[in-house]
Amino acid sequence: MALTPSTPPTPSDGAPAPASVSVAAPPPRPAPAAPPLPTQAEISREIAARHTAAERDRAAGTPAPDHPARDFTPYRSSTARHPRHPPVEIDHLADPEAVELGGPVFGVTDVTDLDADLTRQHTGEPLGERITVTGRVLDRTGRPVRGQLVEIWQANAAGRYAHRRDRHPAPLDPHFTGVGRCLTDAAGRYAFTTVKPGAYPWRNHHNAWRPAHIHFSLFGSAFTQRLITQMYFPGDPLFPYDPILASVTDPTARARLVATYDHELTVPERSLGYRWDVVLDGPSATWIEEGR
Ligand SMILES: O=C(O)c1ccc(O)c(O)c1
Repeated sequence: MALTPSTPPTPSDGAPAPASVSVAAPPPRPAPAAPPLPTQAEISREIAARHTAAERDRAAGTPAPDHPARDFTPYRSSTARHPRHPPVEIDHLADPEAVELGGPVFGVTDVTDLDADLTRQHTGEPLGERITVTGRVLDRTGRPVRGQLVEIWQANAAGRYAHRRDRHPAPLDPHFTGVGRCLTDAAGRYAFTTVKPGAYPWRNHHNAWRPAHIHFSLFGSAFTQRLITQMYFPGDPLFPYDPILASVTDPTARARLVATYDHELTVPERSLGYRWDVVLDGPSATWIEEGR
């Protein structure tokens, strides 16, 4: 009969042998409960307080500097996502490679007409309300900004982005990517054909929904000049609830982010027309969220 050792055998060098008994893994620890999301009422109270303070500063002639505050707490992630150090000055002469930051990185021949028609980028047509969005890119004196690369991205008509990180359980549209670009013409005009994006939920707070919007990027003439903003649709009932739009604390500047429905732009039997100008600078500037 084989002898069963009461202790595990030791290797010849005398070191203890690794335990041969398998030890049951401890039960997985439950994930810590996520803190409850703030309620809409809490977020709306914070927004109202920020708007009241901004109104007071405007009345006192000391308005906050241009563009949304980086720490607009009702837009919760805004507080964690911006640089905390002042920008680093780059001396172009001392660093020859830095000069590349000032050079254009695309050529006009890269952009084709198809890029501006988001309804024709696949074999079939996307679902949704077809729209034309057009307007001008202007400088602070109202002069057109020509040859400007304008890029857009947006959710589909059901409120879903064709992006792997979008988890909203609304249908993807196999005929819609939601990305477009064009160059402004001699009058500073851009134009896109697309479908009206749907509203979608995001987890900023309980029952948070973004109003329908299209993201815009204006490239400038160099990578370091890029400006990013969002265009909204008139009459959206979600405006009062949205902390991203509310981060623009001046109501007139907020209104400038909303396109105008224009029946002259509406194409019979085809698409509804919206007009939206982008002003790069000055007192009527379109507020931007990035690029400062
Ligand atoms: O910053 C964000 O988290 C965020 C979420 C949803 C949006 O529609 C958006 O434009 C930004």
